Amino acid sequence: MNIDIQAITKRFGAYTALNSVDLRIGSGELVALLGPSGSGKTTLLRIIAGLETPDGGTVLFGGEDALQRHPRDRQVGFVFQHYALFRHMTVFDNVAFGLQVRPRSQRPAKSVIADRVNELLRLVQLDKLATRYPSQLSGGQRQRVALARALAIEPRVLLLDEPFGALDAKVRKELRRWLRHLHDAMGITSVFVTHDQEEALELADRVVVMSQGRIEQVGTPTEVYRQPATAFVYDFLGDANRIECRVEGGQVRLASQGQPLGGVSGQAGPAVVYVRPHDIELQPAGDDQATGTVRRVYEVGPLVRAEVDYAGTLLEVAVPADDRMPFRAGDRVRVVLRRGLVFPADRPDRPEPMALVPFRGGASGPVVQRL
Ligand SMILES: Nc1ncnc2c1ncn2[C@@H]1O[C@H](COP(=O)(O)OP(=O)(O)OP(=O)(O)O)[C@@H](O)[C@H]1O
Repeated sequence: MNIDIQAITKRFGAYTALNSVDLRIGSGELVALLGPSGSGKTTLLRIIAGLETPDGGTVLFGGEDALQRHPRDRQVGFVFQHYALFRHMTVFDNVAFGLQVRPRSQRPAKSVIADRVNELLRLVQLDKLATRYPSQLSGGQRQRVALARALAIEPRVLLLDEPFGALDAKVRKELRRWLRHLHDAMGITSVFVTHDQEEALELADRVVVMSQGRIEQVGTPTEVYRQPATAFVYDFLGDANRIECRVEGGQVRLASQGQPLGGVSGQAGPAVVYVRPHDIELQPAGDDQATGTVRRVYEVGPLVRAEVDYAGTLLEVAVPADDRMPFRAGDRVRVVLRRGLVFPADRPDRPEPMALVPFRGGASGPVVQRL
């Protein structure tokens, strides 16, 4: 079942929560809606579910207008962050609920319901806990019951709103992997909301990055991470250093004091360079301009991080903990940007970002490598 979202707009009073959003979700895809708090993810999901009515635009399920249909008739399975299981019902009865409340004419026979529920409980690996009550389950187990319950009605579309949000990091990771397997086994078109970039990148076939009621970019996890369309996407998808700069004569220079950062083929003007901490290299200080001062070195699990003051801009640098970090606070170092993206400032038409071409050798030396 593919889903077509066309020019969806939603206002709450004077506030525009969704601003003409277009999105096509292919049949059997697992899509993540990713964005910061308030970007409109949940509102979009609720509109797809039929729990919210848009002010403008269309939602098509398999080419048919879904907005004309009552949520009950959309055949949508919904899983919320806070597993709203029925506390007075066993696991089995919770999963069976959606089938048992169907009108008599559409309700499967008791034995058919029992078979389906048992099959789903096996799938979510809870068949041994069928007679327990929600209060006797862990958070992760409750969330798996919620999923089994959503799947029991054989939905055409599965919608999940921060399904693992309330769980601790380890359980989240386990459930993620498990949801991916489940999705691959069942192939139901699925959309999940998250503000956790790792969750989106790890789990989804495609990631929809949202900001302020708009879609910034849609792409595979690799595309949005490696070829971010906007500075927002770059920044949101991982640790990033943001450096104010200007482009002139094929070079990118620090805006503050003019130190060269790399080469670039693009128009002159103010710009911002984005660089990941692991794409900055520190070398023994040379006698060129590209020199900074190490302010702090500290270890965080698998990484050694350093903060470097580079002409007034504080840069965060990361190297694997098993690589030696030969510098300490107070050392003078040469800063080499190995990779980065240059986003022209003050261009309303959002042109393509430019790849930073790193210098090798002296900071004013030749450009040797094109990314
Ligand atoms: N019923 C409502 N009435 C008024 N404003 C609302 C309502 N629902 C959502 N909003 C506003 O619309 C915007 C988008 O909300 P939405 O819940 O879609 O964001 P989100 O990206 O899912 O955020 P979060 O990650 O915090 O859940 C927010 O600014 C929110 O305050």
